[in-house]
Amino acid sequence: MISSFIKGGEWTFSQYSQLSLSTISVYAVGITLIFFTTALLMMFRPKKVRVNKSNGRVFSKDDPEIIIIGSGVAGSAMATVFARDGRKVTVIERDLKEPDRIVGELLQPGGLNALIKLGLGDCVKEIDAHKISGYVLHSLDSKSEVVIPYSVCEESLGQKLNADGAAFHHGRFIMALREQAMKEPNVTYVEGTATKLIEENGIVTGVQYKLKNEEESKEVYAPLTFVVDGCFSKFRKELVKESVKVTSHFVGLLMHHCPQKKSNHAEIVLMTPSPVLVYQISSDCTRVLVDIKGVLPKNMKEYLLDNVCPQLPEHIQEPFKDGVINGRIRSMPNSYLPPSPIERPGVLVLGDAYNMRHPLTGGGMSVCLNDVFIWRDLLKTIPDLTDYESIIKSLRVFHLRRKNTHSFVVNVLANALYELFSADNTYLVSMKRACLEYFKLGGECVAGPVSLLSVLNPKPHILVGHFFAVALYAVYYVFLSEPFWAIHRVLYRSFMIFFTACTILFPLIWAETKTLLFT
Ligand SMILES: Cc1cc2nc3c(=O)[nH]c(=O)nc-3n(C[C@H](O)[C@H](O)[C@H](O)COP(=O)(O)OP(=O)(O)OC[C@H]3O[C@@H](n4cnc5c(N)ncnc54)[C@H](O)[C@@H]3O)c2cc1C
Repeated sequence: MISSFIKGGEWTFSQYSQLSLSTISVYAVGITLIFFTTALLMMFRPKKVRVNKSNGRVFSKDDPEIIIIGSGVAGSAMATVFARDGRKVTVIERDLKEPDRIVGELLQPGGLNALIKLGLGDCVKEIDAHKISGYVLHSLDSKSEVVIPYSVCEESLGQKLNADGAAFHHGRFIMALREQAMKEPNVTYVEGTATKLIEENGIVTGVQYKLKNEEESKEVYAPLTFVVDGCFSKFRKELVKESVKVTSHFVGLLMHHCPQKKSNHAEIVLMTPSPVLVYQISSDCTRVLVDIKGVLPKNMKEYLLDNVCPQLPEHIQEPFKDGVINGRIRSMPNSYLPPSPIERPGVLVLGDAYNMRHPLTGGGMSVCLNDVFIWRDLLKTIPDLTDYESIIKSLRVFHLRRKNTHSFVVNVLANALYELFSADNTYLVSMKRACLEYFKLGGECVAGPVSLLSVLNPKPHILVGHFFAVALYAVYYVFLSEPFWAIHRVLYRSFMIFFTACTILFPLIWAETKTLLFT
């Protein structure tokens, strides 16, 4: 195994010449410039948004206090908890039928804990959800696998955290969340499509919408509107500065009666060119998500049967073939949208409309639910929601709190791990192999990374530490792979591995932290 690792990382003169001195200098100058610009921006930060309360509209007693656009994961959870806190809420959802999608089916333990803290734990109880206790990571290169069980770290033991996650049919979960919201007497549901944010004197005061199957536009007014209309958000463009980048696609299908390598464990198959995810979502259904970079193949069935199936572990191959031939194949874009500051009085954006990461680590719903938890806490201290200054102040607290408690780690981990697992250059391939070997070391080398993946202990410094530890481990293998006299090659390859690690991690860290500098 080690020899194959060494062969894979073989060094050639042409690679040596790939790095010109100018490239290094450009990066060095770039990093220095970023530091100086950041310092300058901190010194000359723009004046904060000032809102004169008297500018705003006078709301009537019949108006809701909060309008929520979209009743998916975030919107439905939000409607229930705000209503339970005594707010009058109107939810506008374009389709109240059970959604049938290939997204949001694995809830990490950190997301499940947030759901329980929001008082919505029952939503996963009667939907034939499947308990998830960890992952099995399959490597095709070394024909080996590593079991990565979830565990609650010592630091979190006192908090009585639940250490398991749950997988389910997305539609059933959404319907359970909506049912909870509809039970609340001060929640009004409107089945219709939000078409426009109504703005008066620079403040968003309401929403224009069309009822389902009707052409006439209607209006509803409230001091605060939450835009949570998901990954294809209509309103994002006018509210969020960052733009969405599609990294790849997940092609999804269902397998029936598929055996598991280890019961209650999701599986990640590290295949070429990019990974495949497999997890059971009910007593007889297992979801498989195949990552495809670039343009989707024209004949998808043929691609899945000829290119993907032979690379899958044996126990999955037959159910996979059956799923491809007899089932429905669907695809979804895997998007990246870093968080950005939004300071528009009267409106807040949350969920996928605000922030997205690669779904490889199944972290999206955990981010949504933890964000809802923070906003619930913050809004409790603002009785009058026309107090826009207080809401904008809370928004800054929100950015900081979410970064420290979950979003930084979920976002950076998902994208960094995806880069690693879909490695397409020598140095990344070395890191990918080292990553698997690192997990095989066990102990903290598994417990640390899994505490991030599960969102049970999502501390930024743990993420950065383990990422560079993997890079260091890759360097260790470089030392093993080269003869003593080839020290120049060892140094070059080691440098390139660290350099590649930095080019992955630093832009992601910057994308997460700049929100704090500009708010
Ligand atoms: C392929 C894929 C797989 C994923 N797998 C996982 C996973 O396993 N685990 C995980 O945690 N996350 C996963 N995610 C991410 C997760 O699905 C999202 O983070 C989560 O669903 C976001 O919730 P949301 O409430 O923001 O949006 P959504 O749940 O998408 O809800 C948006 C709602 O808004 C409604 N809406 C949209 N426009 C309007 C309008 N104009 N008017 C009224 N209503 C409107 C929609 O009908 C919908 O009900 C995955 C994502 C992808 C792409």
